[in-house]
Amino acid sequence: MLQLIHSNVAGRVAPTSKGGSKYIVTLLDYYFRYCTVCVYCTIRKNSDVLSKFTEFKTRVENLHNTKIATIRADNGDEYLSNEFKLFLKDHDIGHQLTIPGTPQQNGVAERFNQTLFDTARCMLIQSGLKLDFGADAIMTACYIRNRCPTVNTHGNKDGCGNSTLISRNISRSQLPGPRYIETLKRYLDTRKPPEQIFKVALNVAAKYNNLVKVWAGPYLLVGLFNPQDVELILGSHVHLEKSAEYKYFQPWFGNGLLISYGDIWKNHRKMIAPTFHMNILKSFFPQFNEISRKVCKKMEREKGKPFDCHEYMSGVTVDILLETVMGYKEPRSEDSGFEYALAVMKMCNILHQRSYKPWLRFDSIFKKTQFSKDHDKLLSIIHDLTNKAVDSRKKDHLQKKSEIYEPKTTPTQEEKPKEEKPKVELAKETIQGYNNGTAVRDDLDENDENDVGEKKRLAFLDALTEAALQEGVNFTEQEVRDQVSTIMFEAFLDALTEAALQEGVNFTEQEVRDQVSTIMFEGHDTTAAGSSFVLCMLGVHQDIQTKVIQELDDIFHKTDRPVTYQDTLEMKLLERVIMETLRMYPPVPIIARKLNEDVKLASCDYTVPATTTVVIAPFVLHRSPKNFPNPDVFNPDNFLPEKCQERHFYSYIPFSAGPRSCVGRKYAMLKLKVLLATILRRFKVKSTVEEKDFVLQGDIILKRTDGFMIQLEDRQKIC
Ligand code: HEM
Repeated sequence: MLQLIHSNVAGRVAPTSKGGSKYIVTLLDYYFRYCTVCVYCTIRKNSDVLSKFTEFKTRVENLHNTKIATIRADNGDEYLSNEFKLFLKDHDIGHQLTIPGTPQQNGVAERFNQTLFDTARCMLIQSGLKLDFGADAIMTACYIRNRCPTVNTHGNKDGCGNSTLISRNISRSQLPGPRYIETLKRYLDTRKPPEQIFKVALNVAAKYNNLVKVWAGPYLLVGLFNPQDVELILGSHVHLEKSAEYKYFQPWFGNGLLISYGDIWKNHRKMIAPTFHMNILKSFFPQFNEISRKVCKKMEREKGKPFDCHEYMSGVTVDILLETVMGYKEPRSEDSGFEYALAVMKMCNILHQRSYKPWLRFDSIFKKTQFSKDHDKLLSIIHDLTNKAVDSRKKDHLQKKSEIYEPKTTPTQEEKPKEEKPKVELAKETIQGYNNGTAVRDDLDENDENDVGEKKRLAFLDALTEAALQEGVNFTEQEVRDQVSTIMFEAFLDALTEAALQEGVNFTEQEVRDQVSTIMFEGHDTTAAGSSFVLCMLGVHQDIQTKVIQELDDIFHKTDRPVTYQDTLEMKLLERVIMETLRMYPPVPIIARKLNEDVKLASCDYTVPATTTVVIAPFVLHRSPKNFPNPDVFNPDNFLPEKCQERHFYSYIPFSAGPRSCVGRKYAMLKLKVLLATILRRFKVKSTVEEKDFVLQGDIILKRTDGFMIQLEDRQKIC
């Protein structure tokens, strides 16, 4: 290392950079092919090159604790000046000059300059940025090139110039994957539309067995496809940190549950998980029913013609979230839910592009693009709705607190109800349907089992009844339920608001807003995609739809009564249809974690080094013939209890699994059942597109770019 430095001056570059620079100097280490400096000179003066070389020398020598031995350059004036020669002599550095007219002798630097210019040009053309950004594009190209694997002089294909950034262990681990140059080509071919990128990724995954290594610019990504290996990551309490790509969500989610880490995540998770207690979820049924009926009424106008049901599903899932989890009941325009959902979709598109277009990773470049302006506009639409929900709930909470808490002291032990539903029974009820039928429990199940929420709720319910009796106020059952669901049940937002208002609790007001933004996103876009895919699949598989409708008719006997919690337990086939749809079309197609320690895989003899980004793709895992026979065939019987027992728990993970699994999974399943049952009691669904023609886009949330086209026909009127 530093035995031989290749150098070259290139330019003049037109147009000049914003700072007036016209030339670049490259200084390239022969051993690692690492270009440490890539600068512009203000004017082509010999002293410019010397001063850049001096800076470079001091830095690399300090960094690597060794001396530069030789520099090789062409016969340019800047390398022939007395100043330069004297400097080399003083520092005992050999000076190799190429024979005039033979740039091949300095080919390493000449070729590297060409690579930088080509890469920068591609970036400028693809991003649509003006040529003024040439300097920034060249700097970016150099940054990326430095972090890509290269064939160094020792034939080590995995070797990477930047030994300080990427562990040399990587080369030793010899993980299987496409050739680095192939990856680079794919990675830089960013003109491909997002649905093509998804296809490319699936094709790469299909060629490998248990794992694949892919270089994405500076990052080593390792995709794991074996459930045993997936369990090592998702089931662990060590690898809880999300990968670097999640940082683009920061302005949106702040320290929200999805992206936070360490103690913040741990404390917040402990606080939020109980707010999704099954008993709280049961109290949401009136809203589930009412809003599902409303959307059926709205969809009436689409009867008899093909339409994109995702727009309706997005609107309805936002409305349900606002009125249940957020307890936000203030009047809103009919389309406000859809406007919010649309803003979220556009935002996801921008964030997805940031993850696969390397230049957009840099804030300095991103901020100068149209994407950034759109990003800020969309963020204000999104935050506007979440702020309204938080402010309204806070006001409500304080008001109701002063009305109800004041006349009553904490109930005594004797006031607590004598009979409670056996806790284990309650937990079983919920585990079966939503946990893949196997007995792997997480904190959500523990909450239901230990039922902290219920104890609290009953105490509060006692307090409410007591207060009503004492003051001679007659609460109707509905009024009690309203109070209970808004204040006493401590729905999500209440719990957070209360926490933020109490001193010494770990939530600041900003953190409450962050959590609300997170839940609003995670809670609506996933279920909107899930419900839309279910409608499309039932539209394609008419025979299965007929059976689901029969099941619903057996439960409801063609009456128009609302769906109850008990009904949802009887919707066995609908549940299997939902689970099978989430298998074939998991709304979250990719989960990524940063490894905090080396991981020795269980399925094969490889070790994945610490700091690697591990990519777990439910989409790939769920379509493995090893986990599901005939994986591309829609078969709800894959989720018959006996079939579930046969499989590894981590072979089906639409809601992720382990300590960072989805906190909203039970909520999501209940909401999906009520919504879909209401639609299927009212309409017969047909798909206007065959399943093989679905065009999938797997960015943050799995979507169909061709639209979720279905057609509705009348069944019976229930709303
Ligand atoms: C069909 C619907 C849903 C699916 C498929 C789904 C899937 C997932 C997945 C795969 C994760 C892990 C993501 C990762 O690690 O990158 C996750 C996390 C999360 N989900 Fe869901 N989700 C759904 C519905 C919901 C709902 C309705 C809510 C809330 C109302 C919700 C709230 C969350 C939160 C807060 C996290 C972060 C948990 C943590 O990191 O501790 N999700 N979800």
